[in-house]
Amino acid sequence: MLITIPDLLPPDVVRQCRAELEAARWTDGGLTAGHVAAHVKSNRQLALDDPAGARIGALIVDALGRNPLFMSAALPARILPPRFNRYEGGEHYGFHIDNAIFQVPGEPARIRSDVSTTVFFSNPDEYEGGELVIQDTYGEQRVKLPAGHAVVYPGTSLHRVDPVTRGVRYGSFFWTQSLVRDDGRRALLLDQDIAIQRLIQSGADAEIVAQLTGVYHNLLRMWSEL
Ligand SMILES: O=C(O)CCC(=O)C(=O)O
Ligand SMILES: [Fe+2]
Repeated sequence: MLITIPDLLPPDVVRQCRAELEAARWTDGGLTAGHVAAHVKSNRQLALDDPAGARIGALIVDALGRNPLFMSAALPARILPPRFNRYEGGEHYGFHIDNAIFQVPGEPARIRSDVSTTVFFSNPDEYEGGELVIQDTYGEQRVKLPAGHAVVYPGTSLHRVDPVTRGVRYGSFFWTQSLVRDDGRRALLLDQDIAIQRLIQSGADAEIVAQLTGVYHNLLRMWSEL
């Protein structure tokens, strides 16, 4: 399931983050790629301990926690601290699948990358190319969103970033371990949650809403891992 989250960050926050990203120290992104991905990766990234990245990352994680669509779609158990990249002058990231397990920096814990997210920090008219192309069951989805918007997609999917041939594409990318590992089950739970919200808005009988809400929680109880 591929979900777009509009306005995750408001324009004033995006402007402040952009200024910090433009002034930050960027390093070769190939250095953090796995053996296979290193061959197809050409971009730049912030160091994992960069203070600007840590500040903006905390803003992102905070905004995710207050976003009902992200919470309902990703059902997060743990979010890896957000990372940051930039592409320009033909830089790109060829087709790959992300690592399944990531070490949480500075902690013994590891997370499973059930859900991938990109938050855009450049507007589409600022650069040419740079689409995030995600293969799903319906074919290729080409994603290029306004700054402050995010896309959430299954960690299991093959994806790439097309070459940026004009301007600069700034973004944040990170992984979430979900309470529900399987993307199909998460999609069913999201559908049911949205349907229940719509029933409530339409003034439906409270007993029916309670019954369906009970089904939601019982499915979550059956499928969740803590
Ligand atoms: O830049 C992006 O939107 C995605 C980056 C990516 O796929 C990765 O770093 O694994
Ligand atoms: Fe990736």
